[in-house]
Amino acid sequence: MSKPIVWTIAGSDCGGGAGLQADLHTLADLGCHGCSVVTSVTAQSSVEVTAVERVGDSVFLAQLDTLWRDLPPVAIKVGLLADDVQIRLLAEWLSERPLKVPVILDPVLIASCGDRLSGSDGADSRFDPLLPLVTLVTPNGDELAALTGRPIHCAADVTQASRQLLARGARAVLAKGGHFEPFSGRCVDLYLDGCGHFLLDGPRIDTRNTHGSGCTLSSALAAFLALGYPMEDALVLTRAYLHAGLKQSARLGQGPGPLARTGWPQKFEAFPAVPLPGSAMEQAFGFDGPYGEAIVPFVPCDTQELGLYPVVDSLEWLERLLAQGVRTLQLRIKDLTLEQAEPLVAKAAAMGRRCGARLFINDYWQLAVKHGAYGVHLGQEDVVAADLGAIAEAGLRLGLSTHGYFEIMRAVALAPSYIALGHIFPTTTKQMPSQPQGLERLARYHKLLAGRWPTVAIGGIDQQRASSVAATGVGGIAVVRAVTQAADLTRALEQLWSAFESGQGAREAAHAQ
Ligand SMILES: Cc1ncc(COP(=O)(O)OP(=O)(O)O)c(N)n1
Ligand SMILES: Cc1ncsc1CCOP(=O)(O)O
Ligand SMILES: [Mg+2]
Repeated sequence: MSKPIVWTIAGSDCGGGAGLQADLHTLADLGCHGCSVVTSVTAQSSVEVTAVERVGDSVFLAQLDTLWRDLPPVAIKVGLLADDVQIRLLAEWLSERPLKVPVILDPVLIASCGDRLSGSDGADSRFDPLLPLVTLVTPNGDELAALTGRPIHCAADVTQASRQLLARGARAVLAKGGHFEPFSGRCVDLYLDGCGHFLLDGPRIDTRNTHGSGCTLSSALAAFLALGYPMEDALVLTRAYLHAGLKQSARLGQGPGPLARTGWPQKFEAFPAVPLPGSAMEQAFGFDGPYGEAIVPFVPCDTQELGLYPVVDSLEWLERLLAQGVRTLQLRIKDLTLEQAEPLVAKAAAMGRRCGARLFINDYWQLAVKHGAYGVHLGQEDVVAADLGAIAEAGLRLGLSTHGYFEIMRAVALAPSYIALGHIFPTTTKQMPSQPQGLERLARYHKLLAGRWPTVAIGGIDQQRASSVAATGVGGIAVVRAVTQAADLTRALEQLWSAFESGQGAREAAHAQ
């Protein structure tokens, strides 16, 4: 398969630690083809910058036009722009093209001519022409202060300044926490757009070798977007990539060394936490939310491997499946009132107990608690409305739906009993707002969580696909139609069980890591 093309529009760092050299290293490391539009040439090493010279306007535009004709990008990263003329030229060039690709702007504030383009309020307005044209702007604390003319003293200042950039036309802001430490030992980034916000929190890595970290961040983000990840997942992956690169960075010259290029992020420890709305960190940034600090971990499932997991909508189906020996199942009924659902949930819970089965109730968590089901399954929207404390205190297990890296890390913050990963293949059972994840991503998600949380794959899994799903190592396979539309239920279950067994080796390998 051909590699996605990503452009970096940036300055050259002959030392190779920052600028377009850092970008090209990053893009290659993450499986993209990098094209570079040089804005300026800098003479620099790890200890000094001795010269900066902008390229002429015609060669700047010629690079853009030439690439556009033959190598159109899937994503663009913009780094050092030499001056306001270059910023204006790029803004015009972008606005004249039918570009429908993400553009990440790292607002580097060194200008070759040394000028500062401040408005009367002290805000540096040089990037204003670009703000509405880019998908995301990624200032660090110093840049945020300079761009807005507001000193940043605390987390709430970060939120206010980011809002100011939105009001000035930015579509989204990632306020990076690398240069600013309101929480001791932590590095917390704020993402904010017109629809909402989230924080990404991780330990601060104790190293001097941070040369080019902003360049690496923005180019890694462009790469993950080019590879088809939605913004929130791409940001989580980018943080994990930065963490690993900083951890393994090494000095090369006399000054701060560059980040290491460590390939696809895999280690759970590298991934950022997503603080829950209402946590102390969220409050410090000025946001309220439904969760307090004390999330009680949910009772674990009695196994890491939930195995074959049919999801059905009637007591008749539960009865048939229990009679066939199925021991993990879910009652998923829709559109009934609590009163209408109650007798069904009560009977289902009793049937599950009688057979020693893991019977999960979808959505109707109050009834599951009241009637002592084995567990509850909730989606991303359901979880906000549910009383998680009541479910945990009642000793019920909690399964959570996720649809990518961001939701996985948010689910982790809730310490559930298992994490469902979906939808893997296209499904007609439910209208899904997200794209099918596919087997490669499923394998990555499972590897990330293996040994920490039981995993369940769901969506479009049938007898033919079950073996390849099992080969990812995932510990549970949830199915609707593969069971409810089977011509011969006994045979369908045998095929699904045997496919699950075939994944034993992969599961052992994932757990051993
Ligand atoms: C095992 C399992 N995984 C995912 C889902 C989907 O749950 P949710 O996102 O809450 O959507 P609905 O099922 O309520 O439509 C599930 N039910 N089970
Ligand atoms: C409820 C649900 N959540 C994600 S996919 C899905 C439906 C899975 O059904 P099927 O196994 O028939 O594709
Ligand atoms: Mg639900």
